[in-house]
Amino acid sequence: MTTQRPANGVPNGLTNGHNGHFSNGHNGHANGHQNGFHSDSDSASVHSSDASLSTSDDASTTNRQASLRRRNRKKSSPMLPAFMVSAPGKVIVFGEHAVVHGKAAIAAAISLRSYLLVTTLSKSKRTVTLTFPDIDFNHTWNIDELPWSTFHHPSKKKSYTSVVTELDPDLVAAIKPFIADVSPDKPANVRKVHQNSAGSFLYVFLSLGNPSFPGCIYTLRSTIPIGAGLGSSATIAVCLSTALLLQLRALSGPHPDQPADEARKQIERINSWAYVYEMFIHGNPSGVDNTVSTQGKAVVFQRTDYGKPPTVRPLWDFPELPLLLVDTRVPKSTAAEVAKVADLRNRHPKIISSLLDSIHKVTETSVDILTEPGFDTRDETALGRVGELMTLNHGMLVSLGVSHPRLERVRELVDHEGIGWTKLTGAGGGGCCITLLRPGVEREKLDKLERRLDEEGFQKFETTLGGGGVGVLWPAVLKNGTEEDSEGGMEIDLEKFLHAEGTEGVEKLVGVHGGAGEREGWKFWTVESDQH
Ligand SMILES: Nc1ncnc2c1ncn2[C@@H]1O[C@H](COP(=O)(O)OP(=O)(O)O)[C@@H](O)[C@H]1O
Ligand SMILES: C[C@@](O)(CCOP(=O)(O)O)CC(=O)O
Repeated sequence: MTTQRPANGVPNGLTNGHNGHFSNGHNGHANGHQNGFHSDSDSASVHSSDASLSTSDDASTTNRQASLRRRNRKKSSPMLPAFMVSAPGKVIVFGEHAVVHGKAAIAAAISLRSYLLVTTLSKSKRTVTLTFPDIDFNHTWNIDELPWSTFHHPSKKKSYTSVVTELDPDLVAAIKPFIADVSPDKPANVRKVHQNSAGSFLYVFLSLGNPSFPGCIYTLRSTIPIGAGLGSSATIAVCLSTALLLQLRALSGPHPDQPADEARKQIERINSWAYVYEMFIHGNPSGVDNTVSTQGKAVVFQRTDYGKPPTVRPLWDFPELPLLLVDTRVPKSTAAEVAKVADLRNRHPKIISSLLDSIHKVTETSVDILTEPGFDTRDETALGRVGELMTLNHGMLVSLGVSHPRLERVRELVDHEGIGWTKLTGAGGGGCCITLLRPGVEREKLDKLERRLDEEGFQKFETTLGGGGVGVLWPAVLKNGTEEDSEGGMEIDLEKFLHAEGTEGVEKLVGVHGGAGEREGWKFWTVESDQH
């Protein structure tokens, strides 16, 4: 990834807001209504037995003609068109691990994202396939053979409005035989990851779906490093939950005129099913990752009672923090790091409880500072207060045993040059750290640090903080500067998506941000109300 330098001269590892673009509806075309995307007889609509989709309410003649051509093309097909869902990764700025134990955390969406392409099969094909090339995973099930009767038993049946706060052991047992034959030739550790992916999908698919669900292929590619503390698993959970709810017509929107409270309901629905997905992958997630990935922007998150929904306070005006995001490239397991802290707490309940309380106080204090009217990121004193809190938070995470020598190495390099304040982000044990850059730090020092990080095998990520949450591209058609643009855009099919080269290729082909800022086509639930 290239290094961009913003006007203030600091390397732009990560700042907030630039790509933040919850749709305000001006580009909005996907015209949803109460039960999902509905047709608009005056627009380019695709009718099928399962759903009817409005792709455009644009009045421009060119677009209309192009849309009509597309409609005619689609009319020959009885299936839904392919569509896409995308969800952002996140950084936890304060409070990881403590958040699992009921304390507050601040997290912000980043511009690295996962992209899911949903391809519906013809009616005669009764299979569902997961294709996750990033982790070399591919598996197909016959829909008619899945254990619907167990999931649909009156004592077990859930509706899409249900709030599930724990996994049902009987249902987990029912899907076990269906994940047993996943990736038989892979090494045990890889197989475990694949079985986890398969299990989490099946649990949500069977909870939400029904035996007449259309056959389809879910293909996922991501620009987020996997297992690096940037919430990659939550993005998969959010993408798949959104896709299933859309296919079931259990979501309205996103569409331009949707009131914020209605949009929030949709976001909550997605988030609560994404949490179920995360529970399967991680066992005991706090839910902060899926929450910020769904709603985007930045949030203060706290879950004091696991039987109830968390409290989520959006921070709409999260400041543009000059941050550097560095990946140690040391893989870690969130579940293992979370379990480590739980074990330590069991052995030293009083000490660890007071440490977790201290992290909570650090988070609360930083919320106060970051939301102070007039907080200015160019003011060294103000930024220094946040920096100090980051140093404190990191020290506490070290005490909890979740740092790693490579994370400490980044901190050492940054401290040596007096460049800023560093803390690990996410589960730790490897993964990423964030450095808050001191205002006015000399260019030379920054260059030296970057060279050093590079030489020592660290990877610097460029992203922005506080961007949009889950987005939908329906149908999967985008303007990509190709000849097809004059016909309304390029259809993103399975082949193109699979063959996009690396994360840059994915970003270029389907990226929410495209090459230059916001990209027409992607729609977002506008959860931010005017009066905040
Ligand atoms: N691009 C991807 N494709 C498929 N599965 C993924 C992808 N990224 C993440 N995952 C899933 O998420 C898991 C990593 O989650 P986790 O350990 O929480 O790391 P992170 O800190 O990135 O969230 C992977 O083992 C895999 O199951
Ligand atoms: C450690 C924790 O607070 C954050 C984990 O984040 P990640 O999976 O490393 O992206 C766990 C959680 O909140 O569920």
